[in-house]
Amino acid sequence: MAGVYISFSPLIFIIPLSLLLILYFIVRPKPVRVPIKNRHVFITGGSSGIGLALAHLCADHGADVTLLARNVAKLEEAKQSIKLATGRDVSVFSADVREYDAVKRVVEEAGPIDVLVCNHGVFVAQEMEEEELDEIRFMIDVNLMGTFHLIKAALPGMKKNRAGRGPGSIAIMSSQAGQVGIYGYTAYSASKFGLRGLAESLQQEIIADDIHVSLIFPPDTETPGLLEETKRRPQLTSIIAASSGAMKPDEVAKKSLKGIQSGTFIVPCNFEGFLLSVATAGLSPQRSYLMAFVEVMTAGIMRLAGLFFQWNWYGSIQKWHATKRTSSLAS
Ligand SMILES: NC(=O)C1=CN([C@@H]2O[C@H](COP(=O)(O)OP(=O)(O)OC[C@H]3O[C@@H](n4cnc5c(N)ncnc54)[C@H](OP(=O)(O)O)[C@@H]3O)[C@@H](O)[C@H]2O)C=CC1
Ligand SMILES: CCCCCCCCCCCCCCCC(=O)[C@@H](N)CO
Repeated sequence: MAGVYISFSPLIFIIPLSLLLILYFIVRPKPVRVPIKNRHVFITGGSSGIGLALAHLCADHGADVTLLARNVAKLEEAKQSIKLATGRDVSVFSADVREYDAVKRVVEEAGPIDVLVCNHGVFVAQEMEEEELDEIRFMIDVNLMGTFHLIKAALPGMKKNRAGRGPGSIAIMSSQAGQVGIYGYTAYSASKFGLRGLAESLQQEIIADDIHVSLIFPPDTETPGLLEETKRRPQLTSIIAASSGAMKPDEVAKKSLKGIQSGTFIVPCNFEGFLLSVATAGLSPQRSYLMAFVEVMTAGIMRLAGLFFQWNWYGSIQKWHATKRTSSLAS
């Protein structure tokens, strides 16, 4: 028996090491660094929450920041708070991402973009049966179509702007609800899952232009938007979302910027998000051979962990319906 162990033991090292070596050569796209200092960073939804935190951070890193949102007063407030905190002037533009012509005008006026952050987003959590079609359409229009409008308007300028200026980036704010469907998020999840299809395809189309796509997946984040959402979101949505805790906008902004700078395609924001990203890696591009190694080595166990999460969530749903039934019997 001892002989068997001795003759097989080198395999324990040889197999993973050769896997690492293979992955080192095959991961695509190749690693990249996207600079931020002195570059034009254009952030939609930059007047509130995660976008505002990211705008502060980018200005702090010496970027020329432009913000786009609808409400002029909130934009002005954001401009002043960034000037006060960093001493830098930011340009602000009011437009609705649902209106392509308006978006195009702003993008032309703002000048060529190096880093485009599509962060604007709206979210109302509601069971599909209770939700009006108009509200469903609203989320798809703003979150998904709005992002198409923005990229379509900005891409020609971004491509032209590359020569001699180094790599560019298109970052898209998804959500952990864009990696796994969650009770109450049929419309929102559909819009965010849609962004993943957009991003995976787009990366193949623009890699030759030296533009790199990052998809960011935050958990619940303490923003004005979340405060509004929680006023009416179903209890089960909150229970299931709580599996991933909550973050501060500043923390999400830091993770986002790191992801953008390293050209990372899938950008998780917390530990649960890291697990979720490995469990839902699918066929997404991976630049890091170490992350690719983790994905390959842990695929089976991550599926198991995911099944445990589903077991727990379906347990909560069952319990919730049971208590609803007993309380309606009692009344
Ligand atoms: N907070 C959270 O729990 C999480 C948020 N996210 C995502 O992060 C992003 C930002 O969220 P958060 O910071 O919470 O949101 P907030 O509601 O705090 O801010 C949203 C921003 O988007 C702008 N915006 C909304 N609709 C439009 C529109 N039609 N045209 C142009 N701008 C628009 C808003 O400005 P104005 O209203 O003036 O237009 C505001 O600047 C969203 O994409 C969201 O889905 C992802 C995971 C968790
Ligand atoms: C191996 C598997 C690990 C799994 C961990 C899973 C945890 C998933 C929790 C999903 C939370 C979704 C929050 C959406 C927040 C959001 O977008 C809204 N607040 C609207 O802004």
